[in-house]
Amino acid sequence: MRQTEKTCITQRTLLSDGPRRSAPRSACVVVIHGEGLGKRADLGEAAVVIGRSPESDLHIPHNSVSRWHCRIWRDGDSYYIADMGATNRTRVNDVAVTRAELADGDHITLGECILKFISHSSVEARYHQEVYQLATRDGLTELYNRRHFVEAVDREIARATRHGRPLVMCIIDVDKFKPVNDKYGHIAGDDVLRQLAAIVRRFVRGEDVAARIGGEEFAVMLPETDLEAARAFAERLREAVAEDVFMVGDVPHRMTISIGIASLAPGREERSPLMQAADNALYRAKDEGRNRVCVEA
Ligand SMILES: Nc1nc2c(ncn2[C@@H]2O[C@H](COP(=O)(O)OP(=O)(O)OP(=O)(O)O)[C@@H](O)[C@H]2O)c(=O)[nH]1
Repeated sequence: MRQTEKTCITQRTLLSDGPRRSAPRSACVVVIHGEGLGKRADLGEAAVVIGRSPESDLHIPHNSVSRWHCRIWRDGDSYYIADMGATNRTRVNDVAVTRAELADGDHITLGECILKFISHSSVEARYHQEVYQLATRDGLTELYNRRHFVEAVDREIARATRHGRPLVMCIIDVDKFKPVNDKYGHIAGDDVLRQLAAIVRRFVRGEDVAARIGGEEFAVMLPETDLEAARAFAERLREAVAEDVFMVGDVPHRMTISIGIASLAPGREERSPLMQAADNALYRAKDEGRNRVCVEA
C-alpha cells in the first residue's frame, strides 16, 4: 500500500471517515449547545426550517424550541434567517431578530439551544458532527448507545400517546454468548457483537431506533408498528441471525438470538414498564429454549 494512503487510514477513527470524506461545500448550521448537540443542516438551494416539529428540516426536540422556529435560506452569496413567530424569539448573537443576514460564526439561539452558522469551514462542521456521533453512538457496534436510545424512546412514547399511535419495543439478547467469550476470548466475542449489529442494521427502517443497551443486549424501538408487524420483523431478524455464519476469530460459528416484544398499552405507557414487559417476554424466550420470539400480551 502506498504510504500516503496508509497515513490516511491511520487517521480514521471508528466513528469517522476522517480526512478521506469529501468536505461539505455549502454553508451549514450546527447545534453547538443543548438538545441535538452536533446535529447539522446543510444550506443548499432550498430553505431550511428549524424547529421542534419532526417535519422540520433540522429537528430539535426540545420544549424551549417552537414547532416551526426559524427559516434560513440563501440569496446569491448571502444567507438570511427569519423568525417564524416562535414563542422564544430567534436571537442572533443574542439580539432578537425578525429577519437578519447571517455572517460566518454567528450564534443563533432557539430557546435553550444554540446553533452556529458556518459559512465555509468544513473542518469545523465535521468536528461538530463527530462530537454528535461520539455522544450518541456505541463505539463497538456504531448502533445508538443506551443514553440516546432512552431519550428517543421517551420522545416517541410521548408522541405515540398524544396521537394514539402504536409503538413496539423489542429487546434482543444473544444466546449462549458466554461460552463463545470463554472459549475464543473477549475480542472474538466483540466481533460477534459487531456482526450481529450489522444484521440488525439491515433490518431496521428509517424511523426505527436500534441500540446496544447492554453488553450483549440490543433493543429496537418500532414506532408506527403494531404487534403483528413487530413479531414478523423479529422473526425475520431471528431467522437471519440463525442462518448467518459468524466468524469467531477464524472459526465459522452459528449464533442465535432471543427476542422479547411488548407494545405500548394501558399500564405501560412509560419507558420503564414498557421495557420491563419486553424484558419479561425475553426471559420467557430464554426459558422456553432460546432462538425464539416471545410477545408480552
Ligand atoms: N465480548 C464481549 N462480551 C461481553 C460484553 N458485554 C458482556 N459480555 C459477555 O456476555 C456474556 C453474557 O453471558 P450471560 O448473560 O451469562 O448469558 P449467555 O451465555 O449469553 O446465555 P443466555 O443469555 O442465557 O443464552 C458474559 O460472558 C459477558 O462477559 C462485551 O462488550 N464484549
